[in-house]
Amino acid sequence: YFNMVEDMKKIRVFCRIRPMSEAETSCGSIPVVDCLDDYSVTVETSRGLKEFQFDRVFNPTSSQEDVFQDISLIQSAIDGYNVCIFAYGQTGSGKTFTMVGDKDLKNPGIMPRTFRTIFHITQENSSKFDFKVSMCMLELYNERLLDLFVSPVDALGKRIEIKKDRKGLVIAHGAETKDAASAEELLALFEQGCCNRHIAATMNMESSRSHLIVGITMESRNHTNGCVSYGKLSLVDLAGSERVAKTGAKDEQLKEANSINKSLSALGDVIFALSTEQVYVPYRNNKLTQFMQDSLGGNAKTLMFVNISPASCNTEETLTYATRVKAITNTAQKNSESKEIAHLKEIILKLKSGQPVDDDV
Ligand SMILES: Nc1ncnc2c1ncn2[C@@H]1O[C@H](COP(=O)(O)OP(=O)(O)OP(=O)(O)O)[C@@H](O)[C@H]1O
Repeated sequence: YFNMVEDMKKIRVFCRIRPMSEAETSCGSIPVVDCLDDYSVTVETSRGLKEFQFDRVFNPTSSQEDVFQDISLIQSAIDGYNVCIFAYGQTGSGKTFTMVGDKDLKNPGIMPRTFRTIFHITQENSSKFDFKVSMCMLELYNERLLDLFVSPVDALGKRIEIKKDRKGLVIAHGAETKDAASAEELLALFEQGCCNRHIAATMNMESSRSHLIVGITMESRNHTNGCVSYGKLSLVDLAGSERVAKTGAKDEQLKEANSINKSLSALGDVIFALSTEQVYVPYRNNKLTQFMQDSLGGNAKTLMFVNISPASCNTEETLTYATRVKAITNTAQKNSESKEIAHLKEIILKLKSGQPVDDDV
Protein backbone atom coordinates (compact mmCIF):
# COMPACT_ATOMS: atom_id res chain seq x y z
CA TYR A 1 0.00 0.00 0.00
CA PHE A 2 2.86 2.30 0.86
CA ASN A 3 4.30 2.00 -2.63
CA MET A 4 0.86 2.42 -4.19
CA VAL A 5 0.58 5.81 -2.51
CA GLU A 6 4.10 6.76 -3.53
CA ASP A 7 3.51 5.51 -7.11
CA MET A 8 0.90 8.16 -7.67
CA LYS A 9 3.37 10.91 -6.86
CA LYS A 10 6.43 10.48 -9.05
CA ILE A 11 7.88 13.96 -8.64
CA ARG A 12 7.40 15.90 -5.46
CA VAL A 13 8.80 19.30 -4.59
CA PHE A 14 9.50 20.34 -1.01
CA CYS A 15 10.50 23.90 -0.18
CA ARG A 16 12.79 24.74 2.73
CA ILE A 17 13.27 28.30 3.94
CA ARG A 18 16.47 28.75 5.90
CA PRO A 19 16.83 31.21 8.82
CA MET A 20 18.20 34.70 8.10
CA SER A 21 22.00 34.67 8.15
CA GLU A 22 24.06 37.14 10.18
CA ALA A 23 25.41 38.66 6.99
CA GLU A 24 21.89 39.25 5.66
CA THR A 25 20.72 40.87 8.91
CA SER A 26 23.82 43.02 9.29
CA CYS A 27 23.52 44.43 5.76
CA GLY A 28 19.99 45.63 6.61
CA SER A 29 18.02 42.91 4.85
CA ILE A 30 14.65 41.95 6.30
CA PRO A 31 12.72 38.66 6.04
CA VAL A 32 10.25 38.78 3.13
CA VAL A 33 9.35 35.09 2.85
CA ASP A 34 6.54 33.61 4.93
CA CYS A 35 4.91 30.21 5.26
CA LEU A 36 1.11 30.40 5.10
CA ASP A 37 0.67 26.73 5.98
CA ASP A 38 2.47 23.41 5.34
CA TYR A 39 2.02 23.86 1.57
CA SER A 40 2.22 27.57 0.69
CA VAL A 41 4.86 30.27 0.72
CA THR A 42 4.46 34.00 0.18
CA VAL A 43 7.18 36.37 -0.99
CA GLU A 44 6.86 40.15 -0.55
CA THR A 45 7.99 41.84 -3.74
CA SER A 46 7.97 45.40 -5.06
CA ARG A 47 5.01 44.29 -7.20
CA GLY A 48 3.03 42.90 -4.24
CA LEU A 49 2.71 39.56 -2.49
CA LYS A 50 3.43 36.43 -4.60
CA GLU A 51 2.22 33.02 -3.48
CA PHE A 52 3.73 29.63 -4.36
CA GLN A 53 2.47 26.11 -3.64
CA PHE A 54 4.62 23.06 -2.85
CA ASP A 55 4.04 19.48 -1.77
CA ARG A 56 5.44 20.47 1.62
CA VAL A 57 7.02 23.59 3.08
CA PHE A 58 9.58 23.69 5.91
CA ASN A 59 9.96 27.00 7.71
CA PRO A 60 13.19 28.42 9.23
CA THR A 61 12.49 26.70 12.54
CA SER A 62 12.02 23.21 11.01
CA SER A 63 14.71 20.86 12.25
CA GLN A 64 16.72 18.31 10.28
CA GLU A 65 14.53 15.61 11.95
CA ASP A 66 11.32 17.33 10.80
CA VAL A 67 12.61 17.37 7.23
CA PHE A 68 13.80 13.76 7.28
CA GLN A 69 10.58 12.48 8.86
CA ASP A 70 8.68 13.57 5.79
CA ILE A 71 10.91 11.58 3.44
CA SER A 72 9.40 8.16 3.10
CA LEU A 73 11.25 7.15 -0.05
CA ILE A 74 14.03 5.07 1.52
CA GLN A 75 11.57 2.17 1.93
CA SER A 76 10.72 2.45 -1.78
CA ALA A 77 14.40 2.13 -2.78
CA ILE A 78 14.76 -0.97 -0.60
CA ASP A 79 11.63 -2.38 -2.24
CA GLY A 80 13.36 -2.16 -5.62
CA TYR A 81 12.47 1.29 -6.92
CA ASN A 82 14.93 3.88 -8.14
CA VAL A 83 14.72 6.99 -6.03
CA CYS A 84 16.37 10.34 -6.44
CA ILE A 85 16.53 13.07 -3.80
CA PHE A 86 18.23 16.34 -4.56
CA ALA A 87 18.44 19.94 -3.39
CA TYR A 88 18.22 22.87 -5.78
CA GLY A 89 18.61 26.56 -5.04
CA GLN A 90 20.68 29.70 -4.97
CA THR A 91 24.23 29.64 -3.59
CA GLY A 92 24.10 29.74 0.21
CA SER A 93 20.39 28.86 0.38
CA GLY A 94 20.93 25.70 2.47
CA LYS A 95 21.31 22.85 -0.06
CA THR A 96 24.35 21.28 1.62
CA PHE A 97 22.80 21.82 5.06
CA THR A 98 19.70 19.93 3.90
CA MET A 99 21.44 17.11 2.02
CA VAL A 100 24.61 16.63 4.09
CA GLY A 101 24.30 18.70 7.29
CA ASP A 102 26.57 21.22 8.97
CA LYS A 103 30.37 21.02 8.81
CA ASP A 104 31.09 18.56 11.65
CA LEU A 105 27.82 16.64 11.09
CA LYS A 106 26.51 17.73 14.52
CA ASN A 107 23.32 18.52 12.70
CA PRO A 108 23.22 15.71 10.13
CA GLY A 109 21.17 16.13 6.98
CA ILE A 110 19.43 13.70 4.65
CA MET A 111 22.47 11.69 3.53
CA PRO A 112 23.76 10.50 6.96
CA ARG A 113 20.19 9.98 8.20
CA THR A 114 19.44 7.87 5.13
CA PHE A 115 22.41 5.57 5.91
CA ARG A 116 20.95 4.83 9.35
CA THR A 117 17.43 4.31 8.00
CA ILE A 118 18.59 1.88 5.29
CA PHE A 119 20.13 -0.43 7.87
CA HIS A 120 17.26 0.06 10.28
CA ILE A 121 14.84 -1.17 7.59
CA THR A 122 17.09 -4.00 6.39
CA GLN A 123 17.58 -5.26 9.97
CA GLU A 124 13.84 -5.22 10.60
CA ASN A 125 13.33 -7.36 7.49
CA SER A 126 16.34 -9.64 7.86
CA SER A 127 14.20 -12.70 8.64
CA LYS A 128 12.59 -12.44 5.19
CA PHE A 129 15.33 -10.98 2.99
CA ASP A 130 19.10 -10.96 2.48
CA PHE A 131 20.33 -7.47 1.66
CA LYS A 132 23.44 -6.19 -0.05
CA VAL A 133 24.15 -2.47 0.11
CA SER A 134 26.86 -0.76 -1.96
CA MET A 135 27.79 2.81 -2.65
CA CYS A 136 29.65 4.97 -5.15
CA MET A 137 30.46 8.62 -4.62
CA LEU A 138 31.23 11.08 -7.39
CA GLU A 139 31.84 14.73 -7.95
CA LEU A 140 30.84 16.45 -11.18
CA TYR A 141 33.17 19.36 -11.71
CA ASN A 142 33.45 21.33 -14.95
CA GLU A 143 31.54 18.57 -16.75
CA ARG A 144 33.97 15.92 -15.54
CA LEU A 145 33.03 13.04 -13.28
CA LEU A 146 35.57 12.36 -10.52
CA ASP A 147 35.63 9.30 -8.26
CA LEU A 148 35.64 10.41 -4.60
CA PHE A 149 36.74 6.96 -3.39
CA VAL A 150 40.26 7.46 -4.77
CA SER A 151 42.76 10.22 -4.07
CA PRO A 152 42.08 13.46 -6.00
CA VAL A 153 45.31 13.02 -8.00
CA ASP A 154 44.30 9.48 -9.06
CA ALA A 155 40.75 10.66 -9.72
CA LEU A 156 42.03 13.16 -12.30
CA GLY A 157 43.75 10.34 -14.19
CA LYS A 158 40.67 8.10 -14.29
CA ARG A 159 38.08 8.04 -17.02
CA ILE A 160 34.55 7.47 -15.79
CA GLU A 161 31.86 6.59 -18.27
CA ILE A 162 28.14 6.42 -17.66
CA LYS A 163 26.75 3.07 -18.78
CA LYS A 164 23.91 0.66 -18.06
CA ASP A 165 24.77 -2.60 -16.30
CA ARG A 166 23.15 -6.01 -16.90
CA LYS A 167 20.36 -5.23 -14.44
CA GLY A 168 19.54 -2.07 -16.39
CA LEU A 169 20.84 0.26 -13.68
CA VAL A 170 22.90 3.27 -14.73
CA ILE A 171 26.42 2.94 -13.36
CA ALA A 172 29.57 5.06 -13.34
CA HIS A 173 31.89 2.65 -15.16
CA GLY A 174 35.45 3.07 -13.89
CA ALA A 175 34.42 4.42 -10.47
CA GLU A 176 34.85 2.33 -7.32
CA THR A 177 31.74 0.81 -5.76
CA LYS A 178 32.13 -0.24 -2.13
CA ASP A 179 29.98 -2.65 -0.14
CA ALA A 180 28.79 -1.69 3.35
CA ALA A 181 27.44 -4.03 6.03
CA SER A 182 26.28 -1.39 8.50
CA ALA A 183 25.24 2.26 8.77
CA GLU A 184 28.65 2.99 10.37
CA GLU A 185 30.47 1.50 7.36
CA LEU A 186 28.35 3.53 4.97
CA LEU A 187 29.01 6.69 7.00
CA ALA A 188 32.76 5.94 7.08
CA LEU A 189 32.76 5.58 3.26
CA PHE A 190 30.86 8.84 2.96
CA GLU A 191 33.35 10.62 5.23
CA GLN A 192 36.24 9.21 3.17
CA GLY A 193 34.61 10.64 0.03
CA CYS A 194 34.01 14.02 1.71
CA CYS A 195 37.64 14.08 2.83
CA ASN A 196 38.84 13.55 -0.78
CA ARG A 197 36.42 16.28 -1.84
CA HIS A 198 38.00 18.70 0.64
CA ILE A 199 41.49 17.82 -0.57
CA ALA A 200 40.33 18.41 -4.14
CA ALA A 201 38.92 21.79 -3.00
CA THR A 202 42.38 22.85 -1.88
CA MET A 203 43.61 21.90 -5.38
CA ASN A 204 41.43 24.65 -6.79
CA MET A 205 38.22 22.67 -7.18
CA GLU A 206 35.95 24.50 -4.75
CA SER A 207 33.46 21.90 -3.47
CA SER A 208 30.47 24.22 -3.54
CA ARG A 209 31.22 24.71 -7.26
CA SER A 210 30.77 21.00 -7.95
CA HIS A 211 27.82 18.63 -7.75
CA LEU A 212 28.08 15.82 -5.20
CA ILE A 213 26.46 12.54 -6.27
CA VAL A 214 26.03 9.61 -3.90
CA GLY A 215 24.64 6.44 -5.47
CA ILE A 216 23.49 3.62 -3.16
CA THR A 217 22.46 0.30 -4.68
CA MET A 218 20.36 -2.09 -2.64
CA GLU A 219 19.92 -5.70 -3.62
CA SER A 220 17.38 -7.79 -1.73
CA ARG A 221 16.88 -11.54 -2.06
CA ASN A 222 13.64 -13.02 -0.78
CA HIS A 223 14.35 -16.09 1.40
CA THR A 224 11.10 -17.82 0.44
CA ASN A 225 11.01 -17.53 -3.35
CA GLY A 226 14.60 -16.50 -4.16
CA CYS A 227 13.38 -13.38 -6.03
CA VAL A 228 16.00 -10.64 -6.23
CA SER A 229 15.17 -6.96 -6.61
CA TYR A 230 17.48 -4.01 -7.12
CA GLY A 231 16.79 -0.48 -5.99
CA LYS A 232 18.97 2.57 -6.42
CA LEU A 233 18.99 5.67 -4.31
CA SER A 234 20.66 8.75 -5.78
CA LEU A 235 21.34 11.57 -3.34
CA VAL A 236 22.58 14.75 -4.96
CA ASP A 237 23.84 18.03 -3.53
CA LEU A 238 23.83 20.39 -6.49
CA ALA A 239 26.20 23.32 -6.80
CA GLY A 240 24.56 26.73 -6.52
CA SER A 241 23.97 28.48 -9.79
CA GLU A 242 25.31 31.92 -9.23
CA ARG A 243 24.34 34.69 -11.53
CA VAL A 244 27.55 35.45 -13.33
CA ALA A 245 26.71 39.14 -13.71
CA LYS A 246 26.05 39.59 -9.97
CA THR A 247 29.28 37.93 -8.87
CA GLY A 248 31.50 39.38 -11.60
CA ALA A 249 33.16 35.96 -12.10
CA LYS A 250 36.17 35.78 -14.43
CA ASP A 251 38.13 33.07 -16.32
CA GLU A 252 38.16 29.82 -14.29
CA GLN A 253 35.21 30.93 -12.13
CA LEU A 254 33.29 31.84 -15.24
CA LYS A 255 34.00 28.40 -16.73
CA GLU A 256 32.77 26.78 -13.48
CA ALA A 257 29.63 28.93 -13.34
CA ASN A 258 28.82 28.19 -16.99
CA SER A 259 29.30 24.48 -16.45
CA ILE A 260 27.08 24.53 -13.33
CA ASN A 261 24.41 26.48 -15.17
CA LYS A 262 24.57 24.02 -18.09
CA SER A 263 23.95 20.97 -15.92
CA LEU A 264 21.29 22.71 -13.83
CA SER A 265 19.39 23.82 -16.89
CA ALA A 266 19.72 20.28 -18.36
CA LEU A 267 18.24 18.95 -15.11
CA GLY A 268 15.49 21.58 -15.24
CA ASP A 269 14.68 20.54 -18.84
CA VAL A 270 14.44 16.86 -17.83
CA ILE A 271 12.23 17.56 -14.82
CA PHE A 272 10.04 19.85 -16.91
CA ALA A 273 9.69 17.22 -19.68
CA LEU A 274 8.76 14.59 -17.10
CA SER A 275 6.30 16.70 -15.16
CA THR A 276 4.51 17.75 -18.35
CA GLU A 277 4.59 14.13 -19.61
CA GLN A 278 6.54 14.86 -22.79
CA VAL A 279 7.37 11.89 -25.05
CA TYR A 280 11.02 12.92 -25.39
CA VAL A 281 13.02 13.48 -22.22
CA PRO A 282 16.47 15.02 -22.92
CA TYR A 283 18.55 12.91 -20.49
CA ARG A 284 21.61 12.72 -22.73
CA ASN A 285 22.26 16.46 -22.81
CA ASN A 286 24.48 16.44 -19.74
CA LYS A 287 26.49 14.05 -17.53
CA LEU A 288 24.37 14.92 -14.50
CA THR A 289 21.08 13.94 -16.17
CA GLN A 290 22.73 10.92 -17.85
CA PHE A 291 23.77 9.62 -14.44
CA MET A 292 20.34 10.34 -12.95
CA GLN A 293 18.49 8.86 -15.95
CA ASP A 294 17.25 5.72 -14.19
CA SER A 295 16.30 7.70 -11.09
CA LEU A 296 14.24 10.37 -12.84
CA GLY A 297 11.05 9.46 -14.69
CA GLY A 298 9.82 6.00 -15.66
CA ASN A 299 9.18 4.03 -12.50
CA ALA A 300 11.52 6.19 -10.45
CA LYS A 301 10.45 8.47 -7.62
CA THR A 302 11.91 11.93 -7.35
CA LEU A 303 12.00 14.31 -4.45
CA MET A 304 13.33 17.75 -5.14
CA PHE A 305 14.02 20.34 -2.47
CA VAL A 306 13.99 23.96 -3.45
CA ASN A 307 16.02 25.81 -0.84
CA ILE A 308 15.40 29.51 -0.41
CA SER A 309 16.74 32.40 1.63
CA PRO A 310 14.12 34.54 3.46
CA ALA A 311 16.07 37.80 3.01
CA SER A 312 14.97 40.82 1.01
CA CYS A 313 18.40 41.04 -0.68
CA ASN A 314 17.71 37.65 -2.31
CA THR A 315 14.10 38.27 -3.38
CA GLU A 316 14.95 38.17 -7.08
CA GLU A 317 16.69 34.77 -6.84
CA THR A 318 13.95 33.38 -4.58
CA LEU A 319 11.31 34.37 -7.13
CA THR A 320 13.35 32.86 -9.97
CA TYR A 321 13.74 29.48 -8.25
CA ALA A 322 10.15 29.34 -6.99
CA THR A 323 8.84 30.22 -10.46
CA ARG A 324 11.07 27.63 -12.14
CA VAL A 325 9.61 24.82 -10.08
CA LYS A 326 6.03 26.06 -10.40
CA ALA A 327 5.36 23.97 -13.51
CA ILE A 328 6.40 20.87 -11.59
CA THR A 329 4.44 21.59 -8.43
CA ASN A 330 1.34 22.30 -10.50
CA THR A 331 1.49 18.79 -11.95
CA ALA A 332 2.49 17.19 -8.65
CA GLN A 333 -0.35 18.98 -6.91
CA LYS A 334 -2.84 17.57 -9.36
CA ASN A 335 -1.78 14.01 -8.56
CA SER A 336 -1.35 14.31 -4.87
CA GLU A 337 -4.70 14.18 -3.09
CA SER A 338 -6.99 12.02 -5.14
CA LYS A 339 -9.68 9.95 -3.44
CA GLU A 340 -7.59 6.80 -3.94
CA ILE A 341 -4.60 8.32 -2.16
CA ALA A 342 -6.72 9.44 0.78
CA HIS A 343 -8.17 5.92 0.94
CA LEU A 344 -4.72 4.30 0.82
CA LYS A 345 -3.45 6.65 3.52
CA GLU A 346 -6.35 5.57 5.71
CA ILE A 347 -5.40 1.92 5.16
CA ILE A 348 -1.76 2.60 6.06
CA LEU A 349 -2.79 4.31 9.29
CA LYS A 350 -4.97 1.31 10.18
CA LEU A 351 -2.15 -1.14 9.37
CA LYS A 352 0.29 0.90 11.48
CA SER A 353 -2.06 0.82 14.45
CA GLY A 354 -2.71 -2.92 14.02
CA GLN A 355 -6.36 -2.59 12.99
CA PRO A 356 -7.83 -4.95 10.37
CA VAL A 357 -8.43 -3.57 6.85
CA ASP A 358 -10.85 -4.61 4.10
CA ASP A 359 -8.78 -5.23 1.00
CA ASP A 360 -11.13 -3.48 -1.41
CA VAL A 361 -8.63 -1.21 -3.16
N1 LIG B 1 17.90 25.36 7.86
C1 LIG B 1 19.03 25.90 8.31
N2 LIG B 1 19.23 26.13 9.63
C2 LIG B 1 20.38 26.68 10.09
N3 LIG B 1 21.41 27.04 9.29
C3 LIG B 1 21.29 26.84 7.99
C4 LIG B 1 20.11 26.25 7.41
N4 LIG B 1 20.27 26.18 6.08
C5 LIG B 1 21.51 26.69 5.83
N5 LIG B 1 22.10 27.08 6.94
C6 LIG B 1 23.46 27.69 7.05
O1 LIG B 1 23.56 28.63 5.98
C7 LIG B 1 24.85 28.58 5.37
C8 LIG B 1 24.75 28.28 3.86
O2 LIG B 1 24.15 27.00 3.70
P1 LIG B 1 24.69 25.90 2.69
O3 LIG B 1 26.18 25.85 2.68
O4 LIG B 1 23.96 24.64 3.00
O5 LIG B 1 24.19 26.52 1.32
P2 LIG B 1 24.32 25.92 -0.17
O6 LIG B 1 23.02 26.19 -0.83
O7 LIG B 1 24.75 24.50 -0.12
O8 LIG B 1 25.46 26.83 -0.79
P3 LIG B 1 26.40 26.52 -2.08
O9 LIG B 1 25.53 26.54 -3.29
O10 LIG B 1 27.35 27.66 -2.08
O11 LIG B 1 27.04 25.18 -1.85
C9 LIG B 1 25.63 27.52 6.12
O12 LIG B 1 26.42 28.16 7.11
C10 LIG B 1 24.56 26.67 6.77
O13 LIG B 1 25.01 26.02 7.95
